[in-house]
Order: sequence, then C-alpha cells, then structure tokens
Amino acid sequence: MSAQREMKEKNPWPVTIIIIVIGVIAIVALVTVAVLQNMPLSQKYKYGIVLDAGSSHTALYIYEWPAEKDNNTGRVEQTHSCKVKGPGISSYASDPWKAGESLKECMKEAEMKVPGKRHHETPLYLGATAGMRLLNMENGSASDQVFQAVEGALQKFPFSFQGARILSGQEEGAFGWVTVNYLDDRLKQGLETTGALDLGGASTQISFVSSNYNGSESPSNSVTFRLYGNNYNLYTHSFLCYGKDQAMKLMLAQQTKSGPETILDPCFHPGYNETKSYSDLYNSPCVSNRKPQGAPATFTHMGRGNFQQCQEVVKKVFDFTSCKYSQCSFNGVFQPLLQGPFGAFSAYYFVMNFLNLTNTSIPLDAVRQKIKDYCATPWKQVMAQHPDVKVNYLQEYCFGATYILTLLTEGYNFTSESYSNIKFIKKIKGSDAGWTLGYMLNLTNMIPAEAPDTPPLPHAGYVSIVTLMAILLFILFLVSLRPLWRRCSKHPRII
Ligand SMILES: O=P(O)(O)OP(=O)(O)OP(=O)(O)OC[C@H]1O[C@@H](n2cnc3c(O)ncnc32)[C@H](O)[C@@H]1O
Repeated sequence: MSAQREMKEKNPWPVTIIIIVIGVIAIVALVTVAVLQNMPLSQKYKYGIVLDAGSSHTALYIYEWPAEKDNNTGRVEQTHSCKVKGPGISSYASDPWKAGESLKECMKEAEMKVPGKRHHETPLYLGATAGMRLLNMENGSASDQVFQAVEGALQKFPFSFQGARILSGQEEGAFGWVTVNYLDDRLKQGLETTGALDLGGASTQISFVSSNYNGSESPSNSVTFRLYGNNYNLYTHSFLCYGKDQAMKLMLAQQTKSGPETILDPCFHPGYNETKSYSDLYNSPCVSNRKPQGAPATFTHMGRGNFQQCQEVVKKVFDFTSCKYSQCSFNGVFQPLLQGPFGAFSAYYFVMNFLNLTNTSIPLDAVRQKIKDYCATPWKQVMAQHPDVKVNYLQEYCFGATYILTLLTEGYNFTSESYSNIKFIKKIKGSDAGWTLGYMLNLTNMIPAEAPDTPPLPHAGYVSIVTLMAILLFILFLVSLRPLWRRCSKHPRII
C-alpha cells in the first residue's frame, strides 16, 4: 500500500501537464494584455466644422479626429464637404438675410453627418476671404449686415458657433500652407516643406519657406510658426484683385479703357459673342476707379482666340516697373527666391485639370502650345465637346490658363525648370487643399508647438518583447523542472 503510494507520488506527469497548461494560459494572457493595452479604447471621434465663405461661393467642411488623440498628433481628416448653392456671401450685400438663408441646406447636412451627441461640443467657424474683404472696403455697413445675417443663421444650429470673421490675406496664405504640409505629414516629421499656391476668385496667395528669407526684408510678408518642435519662417503674400475672376475684370478693363461698344478679346474663343454691361464689369473696387467716362451701358464681348495676344493683355495687369526690395514678384511686392516643391490648388487645379495639364513634367513650351490650340478652338466647337461643363466655367478656361501661366512665370518667376516643382492638387489624402483645415487646427490648438513625447518603443516592439520574454521565462521554468524529468525517465513505472 505504502509502495503503491510512493509510486503514485513519484509520477510527475500530472504536475508537469498542469504546469504546462498554466504556463500557456499565462503566456496567452500576458500577450493579450500587451496587445489590448495600447489599442485605442472605443473609437470615439471629435468633429469640427469650417465654412469657407469665398468670393465666388461658400463651402462647408467637416473634420473628424480620434477623441483620445485630441491636442496631439492624431490625424485630422475631412469627412464631408458641402457646396453652398448660389454665389458667395458678399454677393448678398443688397439682401443680407439671403446670405444666412443660403447656408441652411449645408448646415442641415452637417447636422445629419455629425453624431447628435457630439453636436454641442463641435466647434463651428466661418471664415470669409477676398469677396468680403472687397465688400468691407467698399461698403463697411453692408459687410456688417451680411455678417449679422450669417451669424444669426448659424447660431440657430446646435453646434458650438465660434464666430464669423474676415481672414486677412496673410492668414489665408499661411493656413493654406499649414493645411498642405499637415496633410503631407511634413510638419510632424520635420521634413522640407511644400509651398502653397492658392488661386481664388478674388485673391491669390503664395506661401513658402525660403532659406534666404528670415523676415528682415519686408517683414509684413513674414509669418513665424513653431510646430512640433521646429521653427518655420514663412514668406506669404496675398494679392487682392488677382484671383481669377477679379483678374479677368482687370484684363477686360484694359480692353475697355476707351469705352468701346465692341471688343475683340484674344482671351475668349473665336465666335464667342455676348452683350455685357459696363456697370457689372466695373462693379468691384479692383476696377471701379478705371470706369471709362461716357461709356455706353453695354458692350459686345467678342472672342478672337489668340493665346499670344491674350498673354500680352494679361501681362498688362501686372506692374513690373517698380521694386524697392532686392527682388520682387510684381506690383512692387517683395518675393525671395523660390524654393522647394509647391502645391497649387483651387482655380489652379480646376483650370489645369480641365485642360489635362496637371502633369508638370510636360515642358512649358508644350503647355503653351496646348493652351494656344485650345484658345483658337471655335466657341461652338468647345460647347459641343463639353456639353456637361457649366458655360460660365467653360468660357473662361482659355483666359484662366493664360492667366495661370503668366502669373506663375512672369509674376512669380517660375522657370521652365522650376515649373516642374509645382503639383496641381485638389485633395491630399481625402482632404481638400485650402486654408480651412489649417485654420481649424490653429484655433483648436491641435498642432503642438513642441514635439509630443513618444513612448520609447513602438507598440509592435512592446508586444514582441513581452511575448518573447514570456516564452523565455516559460522555457527556463521547464528547464528548472529537469530533475523531475530525469527521475521520471530513470525509474520505470511499477504497476
Ligand atoms: O478665395 P476667394 O478669392 O475668396 O475665392 P473663392 O474661395 O470663391 O475661390 P474658389 O477657390 O472657390 O474658386 C476659384 C475660382 O475657380 C472657379 N471655379 C470653382 N469651381 C470651378 C470648377 O469646377 N471649374 C472651373 N472653375 C471653377 C470659381 O468660379 C473662381 O473663379
């Protein structure tokens, strides 16, 4: 009986199996904890809404980011955009309440897109650009009334409305630059930055970092940032009246100086023929002081379709005669040497995309030839080839492309070589290129000045080390049981 008990006590297998099972369970538990520990809890998101009240139209953008990465390095993404029907808010100067009304449809869409329980904490911003800058210059009280109407309308929605204001040209340029570089992940990684070229309807912005610009020459063009632990000295300039629509007014003002009844415009297609009103053409502060005395009420706008002649007229809207700095772009505005890659968006993209010219490895001469051929195409043929394109846009692509090329090469001094540094873009990783994202990131303090502390090991490294250590410990433990195995193999089992 006692011998039998001794034999039973000396059989180590049940104990070994239990130890192995416990060991395996312990390893699985350890690894599971390691994997789960660093995973985002439940995916909760925060939202922000920005309305871009531009000169030609208003657009609403909804941004989303993981709640736990708030104020950190989390990627903010655009999840929805809505184009407000009708013109920009500055066009409602004589009917301000309509400016507020116009926003309601997109705002209702935003109410559906942002989860209800997040409505009250979702900041809502409206930023107005060059259209309202011009209206404010022209008629301050009309501009105030438009803002009152817009604010009244936006306050009725359940979001956290943070106000409506006019952005300065410098802010518009700088936030466009922040957007492009944030989306490209260049700021967090401290990489060489991309310059931003924005062509709106009423103004155009150029913003870039140049190693030979520290802000001492023409300080009004300097914006400094400290982002993720890096200092940036940004050159930025906004040219009011040099957006695509206002530049066209400047170009037409050139051709209607003497108040003619008909003009044969080289920037419009042959066969184009429209009656236009002098008061509509000269209705903006960009040209109002040039209205010819004694002009008739209307003029006939006919197209000639000649790229070279168009370029000559377009050149005349730039003043290259005076520069009190070491170097200038145009109109006596300082510009340092161009440097690095550039992203060109808004109308730069719309126009060049329409003409299949977004590929900047196409030599400039070939680009010119393509625009030349396009401008020379009869208007009837152009309309027949593009029945789906809005006529208002279609009639302006010849002028738009000629203006873009002239602005880039004559205005900003891009050469045949540096032209290929430009990328015509609409979106980066799903978010529209433009000032709105940069504006929201700034107002919500979402880009830290200092690089955030990062854990010493990436999550995958941490999990691998925990797994490896657990397996090693378990093997060590099994090895420490060796005396038990030996006993087991040396004494054959007695039954
Ligand atoms: O920044 P500001 O100067 O206030 O102007 P905006 O905000 O209204 O400027 P956009 O970038 O919306 O548009 C720039 C120009 O591009 C034109 N545009 C917009 N969508 C277009 C499209 O699909 N095709 C062609 N042109 C377009 C529009 O009429 C303007 O002349």
